[in-house]
Amino acid sequence: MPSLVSPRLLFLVGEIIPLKKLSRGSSSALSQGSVRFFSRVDRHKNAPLTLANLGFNTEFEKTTKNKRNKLENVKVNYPTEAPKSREKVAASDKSRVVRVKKTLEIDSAPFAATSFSELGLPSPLIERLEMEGFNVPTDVQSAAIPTILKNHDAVIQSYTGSGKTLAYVLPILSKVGPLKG
Ligand SMILES: Nc1ncnc2c1ncn2[C@@H]1O[C@H](COP(=O)(O)OP(=O)(O)OP(=O)(O)O)[C@@H](O)[C@H]1O
Repeated sequence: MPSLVSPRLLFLVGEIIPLKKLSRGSSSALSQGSVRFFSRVDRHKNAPLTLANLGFNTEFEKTTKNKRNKLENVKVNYPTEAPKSREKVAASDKSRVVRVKKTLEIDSAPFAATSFSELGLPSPLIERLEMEGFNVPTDVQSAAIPTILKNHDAVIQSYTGSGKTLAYVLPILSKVGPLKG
């Protein structure tokens, strides 16, 4: 038997040629596992040729069971208190809380103010508006002006002719120019 023959081929002829009759080189090429493999085949001679009967499955199951047992024995200690680092994050996250409060202020903005003075505009600007005949703000102005005056970003969307221009210009004029407060 040539020594370069593969272990699988040796298995096929193993029932005919006993191991001791193999050349020295061939038998030394067999690992310990291969020898055990032959002995298992002898034990289950009448059994069907399955991986389990050849011993592979049994070893696999043992390994799996061991692993499962190890996992079952692991005690998981769930933390009962939040880690201190998380507390720090919560403490440093005050800006988010403030933002939420501001959002609530937006929600409570008047949508039907009866005068521009209700919106927090400076009095020089209100006087000039009244001089021009603008006494009552429109709905979009009532909602947008106080929001922008609180330094929120705003996207103004309303139908044409609803007064969007003054809605964003008046807060600007309350900060810059001769009519600012
Ligand atoms: N509070 C107000 N009271 C009376 N008139 C107003 C008031 N606000 C705006 N107007 C007048 O209503 C008209 C329409 O206003 P404005 O052009 O700002 O509307 P708009 O929503 O910007 O329209 P568009 O979508 O066409 O730009 C203008 O003539 C403006 O002077």
